[in-house]
Amino acid sequence: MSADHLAVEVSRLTKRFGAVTAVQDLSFTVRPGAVTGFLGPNGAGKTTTMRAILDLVTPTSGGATIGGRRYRDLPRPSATVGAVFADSAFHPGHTARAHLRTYAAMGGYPDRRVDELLRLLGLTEAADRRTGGFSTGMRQRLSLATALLGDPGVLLLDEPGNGLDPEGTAWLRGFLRGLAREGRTVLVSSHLLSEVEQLVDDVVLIRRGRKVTAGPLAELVGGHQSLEQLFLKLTVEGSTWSTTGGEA
Ligand SMILES: Nc1ncnc2c1ncn2[C@@H]1O[C@H](COP(=O)(O)OP(=O)(O)OP(=O)(O)O)[C@@H](O)[C@H]1O
Repeated sequence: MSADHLAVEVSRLTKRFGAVTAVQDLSFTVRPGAVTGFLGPNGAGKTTTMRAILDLVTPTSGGATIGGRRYRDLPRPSATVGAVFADSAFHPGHTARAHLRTYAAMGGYPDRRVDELLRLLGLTEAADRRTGGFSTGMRQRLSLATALLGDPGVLLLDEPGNGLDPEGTAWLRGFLRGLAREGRTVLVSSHLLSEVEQLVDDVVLIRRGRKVTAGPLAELVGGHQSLEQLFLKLTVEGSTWSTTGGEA
């Protein structure tokens, strides 16, 4: 793979949609070789931040870089960053193989890469079935295969655990850990704190568009029973600050 060991750097990012401030002065770094959980309640600003990293929304101020470059300045974006969003859609009448071949052709990747990914994601047997009949877990695998076509060093996954059964969750955990071990930078968003606790090395916790805390999971959880408990503690404190700090 391109194993470029690229860090993602979000720097003083603010994004407003009219009167709604989705992200407010947010900064954090995602290191290579680890799975980082990007966590916060519904509406905290996770998807907006990931879309800003990928230049899919224009920041109001601040921005993000991947290996020191903005997404738009990357020479080969799909070979550098792969992304999966919760609303990824496939043509229901296309087979998994046809779907991947279409994306491979667009990115200039050979058909043998499609076969490799079908194998890697455990989709070889389902390769010639129409995606319209796929389970949530199979759709998730196909989304990951699509994101990995260019063998990117960075993966941005928005709520990849959504709708997965325990077996699917365990598989995803192993798969993402493997990608991180290869030196890739893996950022995974979730609003389910308990679900990701087993999955991530580092966490970035946000709420109402602002950072609550960030760092290695083990260090942060420390004396607390769980990540959820830590989050509750910090946000109760945070709501006290919000009355003086002007947080929305
Ligand atoms: N295109 C948009 N226009 C207006 N408001 C938006 C838009 N996109 C996001 N928002 C608002 O910005 C805030 C943050 O949304 P975002 O989707 O980034 O949160 P999230 O943390 O990903 O939430 P979830 O866990 O529910 O996916 C929300 O209040 C949302 O309603």
